[in-house]
This record gives sequence, structure tokens and C-alpha cells, in this order.
Amino acid sequence: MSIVLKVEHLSHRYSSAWAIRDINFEISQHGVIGLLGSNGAGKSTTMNIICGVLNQTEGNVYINGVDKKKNPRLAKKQLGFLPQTPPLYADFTVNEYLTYTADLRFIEKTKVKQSVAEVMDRTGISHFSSRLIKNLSGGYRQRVGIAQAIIHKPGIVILDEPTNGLDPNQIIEARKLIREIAQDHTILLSSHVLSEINLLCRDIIMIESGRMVFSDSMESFNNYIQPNAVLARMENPPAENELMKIPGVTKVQFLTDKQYRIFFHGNTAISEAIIAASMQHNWRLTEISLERSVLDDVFKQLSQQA
Ligand SMILES: Nc1ncnc2c1ncn2[C@@H]1O[C@H](COP(=O)(O)OP(=O)(O)OP(=O)(O)O)[C@@H](O)[C@H]1O
Repeated sequence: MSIVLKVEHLSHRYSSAWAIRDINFEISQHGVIGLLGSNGAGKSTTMNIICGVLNQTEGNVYINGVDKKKNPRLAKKQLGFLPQTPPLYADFTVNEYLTYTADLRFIEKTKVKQSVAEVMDRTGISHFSSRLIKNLSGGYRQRVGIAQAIIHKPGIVILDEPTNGLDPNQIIEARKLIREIAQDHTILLSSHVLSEINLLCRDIIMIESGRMVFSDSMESFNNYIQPNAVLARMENPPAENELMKIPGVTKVQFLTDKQYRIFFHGNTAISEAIIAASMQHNWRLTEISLERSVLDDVFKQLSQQA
């Protein structure tokens, strides 16, 4: 299987401080790969280097086998990029902007019109072709941003926090579009939200404080990370101190007057204990599920296991 993106011993230093140190990974097939890390972990720095916006201090990036340092123009031809702030021109119409980006991407003059029409269709923005970008909603602007990233049909598409700042409906639409695009592109997508990566990605690369702390399939990540909270709903809800009496429970958070996040320590049979207590005291438990998405705890677990 051919390797679409290879990152080798990548490090970067801004003035005196290192932002990333010795990042290594390979991506070799279609689908979405998640780059997870908290704010300031080094996601944008890594992506900006891969895309040629920033030159690394150390290490190498190969796109479809092409060394980005030695042959940047050829490497960048095979890559599409949506930075955290989409590079849109507010006073252009969608059609004008995409025609301009087609030109920047060296699409042959005779094929520009067709490429713009195709990409607008692909990203669901054809009906806004003549609208000024400044008059589009956030969700549609993001679609235009994704359209410019795939107009030249690159092998790999880099999306830096693509759902950040969108409202819940726009997030659902953006995820749907990303899944569709992933059918014939490899996508590297960054986020600081674990549930986002969990929903969209096949594989996960996790960085923290500039270091890579995990790289494997989403499935192994979920098996590796021990759950440490339970989400529960009770129709006859007990007081916090009643729940704290269950062995292993360390903290109780009220989400609504009937819903709780119950943190526990080292006991995966906690659900059984909560169910038993609910039966005994008639709390009328109607929903219960294990939660793995509290990012700070994930980092803590990974650094303890490293
Ligand atoms: N231009 C810069 N000059 C100096 N330091 C920088 C610069 N850009 C980023 N940094 C620092 O490098 C580290 C990594 O930042 P980076 O933006 O790559 O993280 P991130 O994971 O993308 O975070 P966020 O999700 O907040 O964008 C941070 O400590 C940040 O403060």
C-alpha cells in the first residue's frame, strides 16, 4: 500500500521554545485520520509544516514520496489545506474565489470552469455560486474553504479544526461532508475534542506538549483508554452524597436535575454497582453509559502508561 504522507523526526522551534519534538507517523490509505491534542499541543505547527506554510527546524515531510524540503512545489501540488482561519476573500463571489484558487493550483485554463462546477457540486454550494462570500453563513464559508482545498483533487487533504466555531447543525453538516470527501481522499483532521475525532476518524495520532503520545487505530485507542466516568439518568434522582456512598465513586457532577456524570476510580464494574444501588433505593435509573471523552484524564492516563 502506498504511503501518502510520511512525517519523520519532525521538530520545530519558534524563537527559543520548541513547539513540537520528534513527531513521526505515516498515513497510507483513504479515510480520516485524527490529530488530537489540547490547545497549544502543536497541531497547527505540525499541519503548517506539512503544508509548507512553515519550514521545520528539524526532520522531514514526504508527500506521496516527494520530499517537501527538496521539491516543495511538486509536494504541495498533491496536497490540499484548510487552515484554522480559512483563506477566503470576503468580497469575491464563491465562483470568482474558486476560479482564482483553481488558477493558483495550476489547473489548466480549459479545465477551470469544469473543475469549479464539479467542486461546488461536491461540496453542496452550487446554489450560492454568485453569492459574495461575506454574505454566507459560517457553515457555507467552511464549505467554500473545503472546496478550495480539494479543487485540484489532491491525494491528501489537511483540515485544521474544521468544525471549530460552527453551530451544532453546521457541525453535523460539516462532518457529513468530510465523510463523503474521505471516500476518495485521505484526510488528516485536527481537533482538541476527542468525541469529534472518535466520530470521524479511523486512526488517531495524539500529541501533547509537542510530543507524540499515541498513534494507532481509533479502536485500539478506545481499548487502551480506561473509562473513568459514567453518564446516568435517574427519574427519581438521589442527592450527591447518596451516590458518593457507592464504592469507587470519586465525584458527582449534575448535568441536569436528572442527569449525572459520575466519576469513579479503577473499577469498571461501576455500572453494575450503580444499577444495584438504584434498584435498592428506587432511583429509577433509565440510562447509563461509560464515558471516555474527558481529554485531561486521557492525557493523564497516557502519560502514566508511557
Ligand atoms: N508564531 C509563533 N511564535 C511563537 N510561538 C508560537 C507561535 N505559534 C505557536 N506557538 C507556540 O507553539 C506551541 C504550539 O502551538 P500550536 O498553535 O501549534 O498548537 P495547537 O495544538 O494548534 O493549538 P490550538 O488548538 O490552540 O491552535 C504553543 O505553545 C504556541 O504558543
